[in-house]
Amino acid sequence: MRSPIYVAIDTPELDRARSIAERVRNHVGGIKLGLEFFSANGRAGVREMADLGLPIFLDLKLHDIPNTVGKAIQALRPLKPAILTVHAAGGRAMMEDAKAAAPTGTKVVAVTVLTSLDGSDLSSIGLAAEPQPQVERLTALARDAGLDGVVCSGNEVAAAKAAWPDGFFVVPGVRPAESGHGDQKRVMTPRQALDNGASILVVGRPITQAADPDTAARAIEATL
Ligand SMILES: O=c1ccn([C@@H]2O[C@H](COP(=O)(O)O)[C@@H](O)[C@H]2O)c(=O)[nH]1
Repeated sequence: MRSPIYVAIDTPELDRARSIAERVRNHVGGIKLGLEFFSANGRAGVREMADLGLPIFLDLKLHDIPNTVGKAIQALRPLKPAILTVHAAGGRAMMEDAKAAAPTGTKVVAVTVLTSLDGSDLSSIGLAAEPQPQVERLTALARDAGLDGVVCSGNEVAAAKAAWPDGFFVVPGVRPAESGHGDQKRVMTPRQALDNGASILVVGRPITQAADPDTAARAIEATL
């Protein structure tokens, strides 16, 4: 069975991205490429990474008016990513247009509340301090808009899954017990996140910044 770990390769350097992916490929189920990689390397860079043979999760977190997001996804169609992200806060019409524009077979998932935000961050942008009700509200909106799933932290994934049993749940903010949190504020261990209902786990720096990414990925896989 394919590993549930998607390694977040956040670097602008194509050679470094390829080297990390080659080192960890036997211990991960896919590669997540985000804004940092895409801004530097564009569609051609994504194609080069896809040539390694692992599923590609294109984490661009699109958030704009429905027409703009739909057209942006049309431009990404030739890449046929396995997973693509938009922000649920863009609203139902935006998510509907995103799904309609995506290729068949691409899972479109909506970011609910970024894992880098805690209660005080949410208050500072005018939201209630408790993340879970916001995650549940946006999960219901994404489900009703016809998306495939959502992104949330391991703290909220059980509640999100209860509301959407056949949804696809992407959990970042994953940290092995001994790892630093960096800018992540709502974190969970890989094992606990899976037990809570994650469909896939996104793990970046604990693997990519390790002295030996291969060993780090293997150690995380061994805990699952
Ligand atoms: O809520 C979210 C949504 C996306 N991310 C992305 O996941 C990785 C996490 O990297 P780490 O190095 O393991 O912290 C990163 O690419 C984010 O853009 C997220 O962290 N939280």
